[in-house]
This record gives sequence, C-alpha cells and structure tokens, in this order.
Amino acid sequence: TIALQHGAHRIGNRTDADMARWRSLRFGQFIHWGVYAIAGGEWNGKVYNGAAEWIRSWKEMPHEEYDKLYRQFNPVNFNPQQWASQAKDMGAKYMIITTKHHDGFCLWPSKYSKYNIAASPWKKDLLGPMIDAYNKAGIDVYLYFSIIDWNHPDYRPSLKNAADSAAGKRFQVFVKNQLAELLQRYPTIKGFWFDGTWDASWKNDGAFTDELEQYLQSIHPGLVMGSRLRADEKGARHFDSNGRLMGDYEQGWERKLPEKIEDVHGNDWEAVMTVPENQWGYHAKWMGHVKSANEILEMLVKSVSLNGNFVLNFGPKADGTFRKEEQDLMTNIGAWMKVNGDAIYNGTYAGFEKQDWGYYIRKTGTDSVYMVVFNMPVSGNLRVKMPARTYLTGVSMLQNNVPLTPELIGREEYFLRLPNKQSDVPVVILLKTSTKEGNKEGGNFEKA
Ligand SMILES: C[C@@H]1N[C@@H](C(=O)NCc2ccccc2)[C@H](O)[C@@H]1O
Repeated sequence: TIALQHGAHRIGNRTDADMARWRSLRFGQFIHWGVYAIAGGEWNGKVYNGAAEWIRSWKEMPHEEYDKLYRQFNPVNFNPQQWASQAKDMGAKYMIITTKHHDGFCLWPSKYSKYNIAASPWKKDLLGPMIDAYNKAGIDVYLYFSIIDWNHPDYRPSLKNAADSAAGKRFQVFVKNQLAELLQRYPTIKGFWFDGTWDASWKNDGAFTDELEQYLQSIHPGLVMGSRLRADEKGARHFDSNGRLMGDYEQGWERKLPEKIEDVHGNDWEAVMTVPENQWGYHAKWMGHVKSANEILEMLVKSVSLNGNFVLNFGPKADGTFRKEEQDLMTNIGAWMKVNGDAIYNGTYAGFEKQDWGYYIRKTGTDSVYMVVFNMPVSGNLRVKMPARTYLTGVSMLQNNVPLTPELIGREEYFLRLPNKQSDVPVVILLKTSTKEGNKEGGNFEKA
C-alpha cells in the first residue's frame, strides 16, 4: 500500500449508533429547490435540454439575467408541514435538502454570502421551518451543500497562479464558515451531502478536505458524510490511492444502481435517483422517460437487497408546490410502503442466491427474509434455494399473514406458489429461516 496522510482513516464501515440509524432508514427524499425553479428549464421561449438546475451554464442564459432571478423568488405557497406530511406518507425516513446548489444561492440568511434568501422578496429563512416540520414528522434531515459556487468571487475551477491560490485559500475559509454556520443554525441535522467536488481546485487539496471532514465531526460528532467530500493527497476521490473508501458511505451512485453485491465491495452506499432521466431542479417540460411508481419501488427494493439506501429526488416549483406527477408518485409509493414497509426499513443483503422473480431482503440481525416479487413466472413457481446451513421454517404472505406451503424440489430447494398470480404491484412473502436444522415444529418442510 501507498503511505497516505489524507486517505481513508478507517478500515471497514462505521459501527456507531448514528451510522446504524442512517443504515436503518433505507428510503430518503431528495429535494432540489432554488432560484433555478423560476426558469424551470426554459428561457426566452427556448427549452434547455440539460438539467434545470444547471441552466445558468447554458449559453442561451446570460449570467447577469440568471443572477437577477433571485429578485423574483417568492414561494408564497411554501408549506413545510405539507411537504413533511407527504414525505411521511410516501414512507421516506430521511430528507436531503439543497441548502446551496452550484449557483451559490443560499436558502438560509447566511452571514457569509449576500446571495441568499434574505435578499429575495420572501426574505425569511426556508431551511429552519423545513427542518422543524420534517423532524416533527419523524424524518431526519441531511443538508446538501455544493462546494462549487458560481456566485462567489473567489471560486476557481483550477488554481493557475499565486492570485488563484490566494483566492482558493479565501474560498476554503468561506466554505468552512458556511458549514459551521449551518451546523450552528440547524443542530438537529444528521449529516451533509456534498456535491460539486470534482474541480481541480478542490480535489488537489486533499489535506484540506481531510481537515474539513475532521473539523465538522469535531464540532458535531456523529455526522454522516458520504465519499464525495474527500480527496487524498494524490487527488483520488471517493476511494483513496489504496482503493479504500473515504467518508462514511459510497456516494457515487447518482442515477445508477449497483447490479450485484460484489459491486459495493462491502461498503455502506446510497443511490440518488431522478424521476425523469436527468432533472433535479424543477423543469417545466420533462423530456424522455418518466419513471413509474413500480419502477421506483424496484430500484428501492434492489438497493436495500444490496445493503444500500435509496433516495428519490423531487424538484418543487418556484412557488413552493410540487407538480402533480410528483405528488401522485408520493401517494402511490406510499400506498405500497404502508403495507410492505417492513421489508424495507432495517433491511439488508440476505445472502440468498438471486432468483429471476425479484429480490431477497433480510431484516438486519434476524432470521426473517423477505422475498419481493416483481417478475411473476408463467409457471407460477417461485424458486427458493436456501443458502448452506440455512433451513426454511415458515412461509407467509406479508400483507395478510396467509401461510404458504412450499413444495420441496431438491435439497433445501423449494417452489412457492402465490394464492393469486395477478398483481399490479410487487408482492412480498416472508420467509422464517433457522440455522438449526429441524427447528420447524415436526422438522422442516417435507416433500409435498
Ligand atoms: C445530485 C446531482 N449532482 C449534480 C451534478 O452536477 N451531477 C452531474 C455530475 C455527476 C457526477 C460527476 C460530475 C457531475 C446535479 O445538479 C444534482 O445536484
């Protein structure tokens, strides 16, 4: 291994209570909200094909035009209690809010940048009421913070000379001040979700990223922060030059999921996902494929089955309301979660051989294994192959406890058949297992 001062400081996953809590939540709501929602992906009658929150970088959008938009930011329909209530109904257990995106506009009245909500017609802090409402609804809050800040005079993508380096130093102080300010103002937040750390100016100062992470932990112990904040002293990001994960979980799963358990290398990880193909902030005209509730549920279940968290993104409008497609999604996902949430919360990798019909999820630390069925076979036979030294002692439908009688088709291998083959939502079966043979009353299941 290479001697590193600013690589990973920990072998393996965090085992403390704050991290265990993060791991147990499994399902989060991402919210991208800011002045870009005013433009909504359009300008002067033209539609921007990129991600709506990047519209300032569009050649058709003059910077000085974008930089005046905050004067119109007045979310008169913002109702944080309603936001929190619909997130709770969806079954989200944590929420990540954009405090400041790449454009540098702060949703809180920051002492360190004038480009903030106090300068808008709304004037008032948006983060405080949001965090309070979500916490009251039993939902933890994490703060998204973009290191890239197109508004700040000292931001540089790269440092080419002494003047750049002096600006870079001032910018690092600014970042540290804003993060400490957010922790001081919002003490109940559980962590940071850093973004915009790919520029050379940031990743070439691994020492600073390391010191910053340690500083934040020192003033707010237990914070959960992903791998995107750090670089090691050789500029390696997410994984240090020895291939070890930096930060508390792998944060690179953005609009993509791992396929199999080997892809996550035993690390904690989280996927963040858009409803349309690639829009985080509000875009008036969603282009391309818009994911259905069942598609989202499959991503959530697949993530948990591979020991990860899944966060679904929403882009509220400038007035503080959510578009109908997003409201309907929250309702439909919530209806399934209300019945089947037991298979998601505290879920983890089950250690069973993957089958075509769907995914296995183990309730962490227990012998309970859930089968979440997405692909009903024409035969109606759901194959279950028990792992070595693991025995099946009970099978029932999660939603109504109706027991199923498995058909033994081989050594510790079964076919299960559902009472009703038709379903337009995923179906969950609960397997009771044991590592001691013959635990089921009268031994294990015998040949039918
Ligand atoms: C969570 C998303 N991250 C921002 C983004 O720019 N992603 C594009 C990107 C993703 C990975 C490496 C570089 C750039 C998007 O604007 C969202 O905030």
